[in-house]
Amino acid sequence: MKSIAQIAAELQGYDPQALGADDVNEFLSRLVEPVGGVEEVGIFDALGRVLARDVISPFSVPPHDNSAMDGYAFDGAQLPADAPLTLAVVGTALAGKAWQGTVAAGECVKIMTGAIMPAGLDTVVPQEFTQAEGERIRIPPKLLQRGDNRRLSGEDLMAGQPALRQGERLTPAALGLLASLGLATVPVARRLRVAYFSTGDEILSLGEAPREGAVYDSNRYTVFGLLTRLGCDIVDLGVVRDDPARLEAAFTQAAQQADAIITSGGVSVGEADYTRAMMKKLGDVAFWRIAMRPGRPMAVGRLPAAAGRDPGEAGSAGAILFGLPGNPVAVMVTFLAFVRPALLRMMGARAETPPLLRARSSTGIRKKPGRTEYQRGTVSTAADGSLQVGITGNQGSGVLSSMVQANGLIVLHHGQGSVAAGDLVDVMMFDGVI
Ligand SMILES: Nc1nc2c(c(=O)[nH]1)N[C@H]1C(S)=C(S)[C@@H](COP(=O)(O)OP(=O)(O)OC[C@H]3O[C@@H](n4cnc5c(N)ncnc54)[C@H](O)[C@@H]3O)O[C@H]1N2
Ligand code: MOO
Repeated sequence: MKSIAQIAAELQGYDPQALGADDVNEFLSRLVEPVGGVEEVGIFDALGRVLARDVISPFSVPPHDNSAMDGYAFDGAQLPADAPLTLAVVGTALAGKAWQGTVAAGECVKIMTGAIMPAGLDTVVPQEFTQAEGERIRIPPKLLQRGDNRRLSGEDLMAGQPALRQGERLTPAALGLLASLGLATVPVARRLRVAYFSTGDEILSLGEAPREGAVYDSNRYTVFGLLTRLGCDIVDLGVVRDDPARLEAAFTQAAQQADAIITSGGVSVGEADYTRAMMKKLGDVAFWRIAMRPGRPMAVGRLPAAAGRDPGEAGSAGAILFGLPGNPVAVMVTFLAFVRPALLRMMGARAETPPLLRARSSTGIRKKPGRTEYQRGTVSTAADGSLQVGITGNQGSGVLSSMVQANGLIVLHHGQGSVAAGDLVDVMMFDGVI
């Protein structure tokens, strides 16, 4: 396990006072490791979980060649180039009840979708393309090619091949695939346990009476939502006052039970910076200024493992600390840009950078090169069918209403300058991410 100083020494040009967003992710990818621990869960409990081992297909899917249509199966070698083909119907193959007989030249078998192809037959003509002539059917010319409407054994999965890879987050399609292999349970990484609290004397818990200069805690609720979407086990430690003893107790309690700790507030250079001082006292912590907006100050580090934890248990390897800035939108942006990928890595998920979408900016946006900026925006379809994105009003880093209206973040990259109306910009869509 590397210390903050060791990782800093490995990185070229590491300057904690001016880190680029990419540098932050590079640093975090060296700091955090998969926490380990596997549990077997039922398929209904597996959605969104991270697969802990490859799943090998025990048999081929589909297990046999079968028909893709309701119709008639025959040997496609008999198809004449441009004359009709007439065949005698000698039996019926149903899904789940195979036809066992033999089929000679000039014969066919009535077959249903999903039924096993009788031996020697490789082509199916859909019922509606045929004309019945007593016990015979007539297939018009130039309609079919040999092999049409037949699904091959193993065309979905071959026996012995990996059907799903370790590190995948299980999607609805993956649940269906597991079921198609007859698997009722699946090995997944244990849930990551994340503790969080908000800090600040001015922060009111819900239920407290409003008072001058105080604001209701919103960060715990956005963090709760973001962590829930990631499938974490969450430990809510409430609001902690700017008081060294209470902060120490909160950090200690968090480190005893969690793989990661998320705090908000108290990481800048203000007067009541007890949070910062306590992080320094208790752990191996770096304080950064990141070249980004919103979300400039951030603390990252590790608190030592609590005594008596069994290996593999939450907190047994120490807790990774993410000290996020206090401003509510800065919390969400730093979470999406840095915390989310780091937590996914700790969960054992394969690197998963959400693809950015390109949309035409409906307005000009002023931007200085040399920092990454995230603007709240709404992507919609323009009259000509192309994608456009507009900014959702006040972009102050404390303004949550413009975040609520947004369906994505416009990402203006480090080296990028101002954007003119009509320019293409990158957007990180929220759907599937938060
Ligand atoms: N001289 C400087 N001042 C500031 C700098 C700086 O670089 N130099 N950075 C600014 C930026 S950017 C941010 S972000 C904040 C971060 O400071 P802190 O992490 O110490 O956060 P606080 O001062 O505690 O709070 C900032 C702001 O957010 C509100 N807040 C805090 N927690 C919550 C919560 N749980 N729910 C709702 N709102 C919360 C708090 O009331 C403040 O308004 O520092 C700037 N200053
Ligand atoms: O950049 Mo601070 O983190 O906006 O509000």
